[in-house]
Amino acid sequence: MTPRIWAVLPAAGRGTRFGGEVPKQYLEAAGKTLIAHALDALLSHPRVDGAMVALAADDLRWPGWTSRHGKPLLRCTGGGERADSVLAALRALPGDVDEDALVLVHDAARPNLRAADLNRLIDVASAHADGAILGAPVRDTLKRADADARIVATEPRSALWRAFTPQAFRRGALTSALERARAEGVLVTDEAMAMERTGAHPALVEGREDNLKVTTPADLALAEYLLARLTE
Ligand SMILES: Nc1ccn([C@@H]2O[C@H](COP(=O)(O)OP(=O)(O)OP(=O)(O)O)[C@@H](O)[C@H]2O)c(=O)n1
Ligand SMILES: C[C@](O)(CO)[C@H](O)COP(=O)(O)O
Repeated sequence: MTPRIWAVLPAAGRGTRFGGEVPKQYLEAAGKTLIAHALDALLSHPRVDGAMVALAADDLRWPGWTSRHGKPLLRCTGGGERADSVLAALRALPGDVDEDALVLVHDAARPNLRAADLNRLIDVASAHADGAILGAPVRDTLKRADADARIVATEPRSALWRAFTPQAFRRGALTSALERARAEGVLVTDEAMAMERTGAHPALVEGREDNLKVTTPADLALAEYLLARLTE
């Protein structure tokens, strides 16, 4: 039987680097909120069965959706860090989403996920026991800076990639890896980091560099441009 695939969206952040009153995942670009773009990209995929969204406890912006694209759209309360929100969502998944189900963890702040990238990620992650993430090779020269923003070194970049989302792993393995990192007091900034700590070697799937995470207002302007003009 083909393992089920569920999306997990951490959406409990406050957007402090963005500023403003409204958490950035509820800001609009090209006529839809960032979280709606992210949900539509995932739930419109024929192999994705449903989505679990981790929200802030006092989130007044969530429109209360319970389904989208004819699929279940569930919610839970996130945590203080992104990793806590992801773990809460994994724990809140329905009981029939078993340990071998593939979970696609995707930032609600990344509105520009394209179907071709999602397809390739699902194909690779379904075949690779250690899972897979979308990313792109670093294409700029990287500098190491001192406390005064003075260059102290140029870092070798040939083997470096930028990690994007979705990040795709088996539910059981990812839940255990995140619980282990938390128990050991290690703050992981993505799911792959937690898996790497267990000895896993997730695959990197090269994706479009415009799968940007909206972090600052300039990112929102770029997202607006991309979402309003690009086709698949
Ligand atoms: N405790 C947290 C922190 C972040 N996120 C989510 O993780 C994604 C990526 O995080 P980031 O871009 O850092 O969002 P914020 O934490 O809101 O931004 P900032 O760090 O500027 O406050 C976002 O969809 C955000 O909502 C979350 O679910 N729970
Ligand atoms: C998960 C992530 O988007 C991969 O690049 C990134 O680590 C999130 O970082 P943030 O500081 O929580 O936005």
